[in-house]
Amino acid sequence: MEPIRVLITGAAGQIAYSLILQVAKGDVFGSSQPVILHLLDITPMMGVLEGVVMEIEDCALPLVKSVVSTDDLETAFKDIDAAFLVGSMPRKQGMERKDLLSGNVKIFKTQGDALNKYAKKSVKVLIVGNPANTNAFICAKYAPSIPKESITAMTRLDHNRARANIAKRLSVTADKVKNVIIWGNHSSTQFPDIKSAIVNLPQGSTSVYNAIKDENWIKTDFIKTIQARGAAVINARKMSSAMSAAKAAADHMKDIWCGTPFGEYTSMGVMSDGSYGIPKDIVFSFPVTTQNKTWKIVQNLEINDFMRSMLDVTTKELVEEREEALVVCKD
Ligand SMILES: NC(=O)C1=CN([C@@H]2O[C@H](COP(=O)(O)OP(=O)(O)OC[C@H]3O[C@@H](n4cnc5c(N)ncnc54)[C@H](O)[C@@H]3O)[C@@H](O)[C@H]2O)C=CC1
Ligand SMILES: O=C([O-])CC(=O)C(=O)O
Repeated sequence: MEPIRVLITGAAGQIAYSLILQVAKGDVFGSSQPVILHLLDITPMMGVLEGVVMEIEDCALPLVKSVVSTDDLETAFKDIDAAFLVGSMPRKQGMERKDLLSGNVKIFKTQGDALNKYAKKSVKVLIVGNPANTNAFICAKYAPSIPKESITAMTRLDHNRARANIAKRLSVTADKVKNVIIWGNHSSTQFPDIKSAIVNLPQGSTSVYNAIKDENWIKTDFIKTIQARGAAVINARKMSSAMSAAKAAADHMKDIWCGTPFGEYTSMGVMSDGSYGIPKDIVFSFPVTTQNKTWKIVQNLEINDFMRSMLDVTTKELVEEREEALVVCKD
């Protein structure tokens, strides 16, 4: 099989340290798909990156055909088939993710331009760096030759968190919980929604709502816990989530590449097409299914007044972030 070229930016950082192995072992693109790893970081990190490349070699992995490690955009983005755009500043204790906007969004302007110039037109791009939705919007804007649908933002970590939280409450493993939804921004305004979620209990399959039987908990503690989980990890670790973020990035790209399992949906930040009354031209997390490397928003879910008010809050924040990002990128 011909190798594919996979770019990971921020390759000397924390998330990449977990992500590279998953990609290199075949967990993302398939167990028989050879890869050429393109690893990008900034010039001062080239020494650290050299150590990462030594470790990749020492893993003795059969699928890794070669490794390109670089601080040069053209070398990094040349002919790539898939990209994980991770490289950017993480937040520290007490910050919101949007506090990173003015520093990080320009990275995604530059890298959008590099995608436009050097990547294969069929490239699939996952934006991980925060604020992920708005960085994805900017990246797509500066990569006009790449279809907007090919650039998605990561809310899979929130999705996995919601799944795991419900599973813990119901004393089952996370794989037994399906079709949770993260709506909106990867921020503390996100709306984790379990209205359509299903759980496989030993006595049979039922809705998560019926299994939990506590609407107040669902509407308050559950939502708040998922919204604030990233901050809780930072408070405990003094560094942001990395192992779980890398796993989520691998899950997201695997679903793009290989498709979602039949009857299941996932959550992805995608360019809004106006579904569910969400304005076009913001990158909004929706429930999606994937097939043939393309996503489709799950349609016709019922939105009640409570849900609409949650959607409105996160939409407003995304519109504000977009306006701020456009001003920053004009300079
Ligand atoms: N969407 C999501 O769910 C999540 C997003 N994140 C975000 O991912 C990003 C990376 O997090 P970590 O790996 O923990 O940070 P880190 O600080 O450990 O690593 C970031 C790496 O990016 C590099 N970098 C900075 N500017 C770059 C550029 N212009 N080009 C290439 N590389 C560059 C840095 O030198 C560093 O090696 C942060 O913005 C963080 O907030 C983190 C967790 C979850
Ligand atoms: O909270 C952060 O800054 C890192 C992140 O995005 C997450 O863990 O969800």
